[in-house]
Amino acid sequence: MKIVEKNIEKAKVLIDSLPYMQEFRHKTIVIKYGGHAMVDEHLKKQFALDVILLKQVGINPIIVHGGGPQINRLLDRLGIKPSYVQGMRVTDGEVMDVVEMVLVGKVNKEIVGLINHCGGKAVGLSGRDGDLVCARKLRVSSRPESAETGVNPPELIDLGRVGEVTAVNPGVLASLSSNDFIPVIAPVGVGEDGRAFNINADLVAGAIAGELAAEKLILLTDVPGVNDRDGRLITTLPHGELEQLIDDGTVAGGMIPKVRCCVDALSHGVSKTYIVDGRVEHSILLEMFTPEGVGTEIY
Ligand SMILES: Nc1ncnc2c1ncn2[C@@H]1O[C@H](COP(=O)(O)OP(=O)(O)O)[C@@H](O)[C@H]1O
Ligand SMILES: CC(=O)N[C@@H](CCC(=O)OP(=O)(O)O)C(=O)O
Repeated sequence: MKIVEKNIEKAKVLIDSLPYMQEFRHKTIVIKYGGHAMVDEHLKKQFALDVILLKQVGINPIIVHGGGPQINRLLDRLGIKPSYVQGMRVTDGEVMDVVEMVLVGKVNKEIVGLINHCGGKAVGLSGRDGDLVCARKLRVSSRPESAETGVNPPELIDLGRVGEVTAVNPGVLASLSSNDFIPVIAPVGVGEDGRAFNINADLVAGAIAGELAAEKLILLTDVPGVNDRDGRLITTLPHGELEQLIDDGTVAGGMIPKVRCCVDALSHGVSKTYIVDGRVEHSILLEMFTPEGVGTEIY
């Protein structure tokens, strides 16, 4: 293909994106960047460029990141074995210190550094900054072994410093966004006593998206989306079917907080929620600027 023809193709791609750029101009898009999606340097850079492009065309991206595997790597070096209940890390005081060090001190700064290095303007913060994410202790109960016989009724499980969001104070986000900064948020919340809570990053992203009544919530992870029992991708999933999929074990582990936070965000006025494969190059742009989109939409 001649160079002019190639360039005409490129111009067509831009024009195809125009209706989406117009539709989403000035709208808020909350993107959750999961620890498992931070695969290699190339993909991380493509993520940063996607976010910068959104900002450049007048869309307001807000990043909430995870870092579960990164926390586990440091725990491993310290000889501490991670443990999870229903997709949540059991977090005693010592683990809480590690969680905050890794999420706020390392992963957050790496993402901010990368976006800025690629030409964007990112500012990193945790949920403790400006009381952005207020939290209380999360109470989790075991599932009943048998609803029919009533044996082994649910018991409360103590997850330590694991929190759930009680309030989002978005003031700090508004001042950053209005000054053209891209906020990058680590999922550590603040309790009433001023101490830190470890909160699943999906839940923080969902709560922030809900508070801002965002246009979209996009959760980037390491699978193509939500799979059915046979491992096939479900492209659209009504929220009413989710609890059944959790009960029969189709949706398990880290996928549970993801689907729950989508439902929560929808009920708080978010227009659309998606679970998308962050290992696919430019998955954010594919979701935002193509008619087919990618991943699973929960509606
Ligand atoms: N029905 C399902 N479809 C897809 N993934 C699922 C499903 N049920 C459980 N999972 C698991 O959920 C994981 C994603 O959650 P998680 O590991 O917490 O990712 P992240 O770090 O991106 O938040 C997948 O890697 C997969 O192993
Ligand atoms: C309570 C809880 O589980 N918190 C998570 C917070 C980080 C996170 O959610 O990271 P990913 O999105 O990469 O899984 C954790 O400690 O791993």
